[in-house]
Amino acid sequence: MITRPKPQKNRLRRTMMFMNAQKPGLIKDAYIYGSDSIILDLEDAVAENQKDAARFSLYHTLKTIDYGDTEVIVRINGLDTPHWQEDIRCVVAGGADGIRIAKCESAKDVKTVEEHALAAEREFGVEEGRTLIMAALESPKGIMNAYEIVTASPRMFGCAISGGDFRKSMHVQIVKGGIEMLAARGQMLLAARAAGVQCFDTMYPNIDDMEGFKAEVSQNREMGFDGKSVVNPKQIQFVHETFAPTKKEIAYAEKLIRSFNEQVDAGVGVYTVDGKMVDIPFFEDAKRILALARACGVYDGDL
Ligand SMILES: CC(C)(COP(=O)(O)OP(=O)(O)OC[C@H]1O[C@@H](n2cnc3c(N)ncnc32)[C@H](O)[C@@H]1OP(=O)(O)O)[C@@H](O)C(=O)NCCC(=O)NCCSC(=O)C[C@@](O)(CC(=O)O)C(=O)O
Ligand SMILES: [Mg+2]
Repeated sequence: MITRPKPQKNRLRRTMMFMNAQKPGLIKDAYIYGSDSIILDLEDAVAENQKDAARFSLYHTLKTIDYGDTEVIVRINGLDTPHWQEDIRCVVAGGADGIRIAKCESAKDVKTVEEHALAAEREFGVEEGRTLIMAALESPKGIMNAYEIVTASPRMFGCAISGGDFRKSMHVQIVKGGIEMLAARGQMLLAARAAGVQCFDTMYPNIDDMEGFKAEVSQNREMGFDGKSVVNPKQIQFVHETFAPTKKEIAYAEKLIRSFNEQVDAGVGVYTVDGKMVDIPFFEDAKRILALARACGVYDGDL
């Protein structure tokens, strides 16, 4: 029987890879691809008449496969279906790290899932509060309510926009440059940062279009996302490379931090590094960059 370590709210989540919880060929060794998280899906990847079978498969997967450091999240069915309550019992009994609420639209949705997770933790003797929650925002209503959603529970670690359902609701298709989701992505990012939780972009469904995928990932990083949902192992490496600070960013951050400490000791608050003005927020951001670089395995310096 597998017992997983205590889930961490603030861990690295550059990639969260979806897979059908019922497909042994996908789930048996999913950790080998190196995504930071896997999402075992009980929702749209599973046909309606296979929901019980998928749950059965999920439970045995959670109990028998050692995913090691790879985080294990389960996407439960929407709260407007007859499946979600049993999904939550199965997630908690199996000892998954967290729940992804599909099509989350309100703080009430989050609180409902939280209540049922707590009841399941009591039922199965799992530490209370252990099971984390994230919200998938898949509709205009979900985006409009993003802040109340991400602040609804202490278990909440982040939110993700879901392009398939969201574009359907907005009557748009994927557009090169992402203008069709720009406002929604921005609104969700603001809500997540205001709440201090992580924020993830949607999956890119055209798995053979690596050029379009790379353009989207690059934009995700420029916008400030923490990571991205992915649907195929070949999408992982580029996301990890893109979200890791570059050598140039690391070198500049080190230089900034070292010089800032000296300047502060000398009573200086604002000055320039390589021709760029810096003061306290630049110093704090440089520390964030080095911490991210360390977590990504591209920095082992002493700062
Ligand atoms: C697309 C395809 C069928 C292609 O299969 P293919 O076999 O042609 O792929 P290949 O590249 O040939 O695979 C090479 C090797 O990798 C293995 N392999 C492939 N994919 C793997 C994987 N995901 N996990 C582990 N292993 C994997 C494979 O088994 C093989 O292993 P091996 O045979 O040993 O060589 C497959 O990828 C897949 O099923 N993806 C996940 C799809 C899914 O779950 N969708 C639902 C969630 S999204 C949604 O619902 C929308 C959303 O809700 C999203 C939101 O909320 O954000 C919204 O609204 O937007
Ligand atoms: Mg969806």
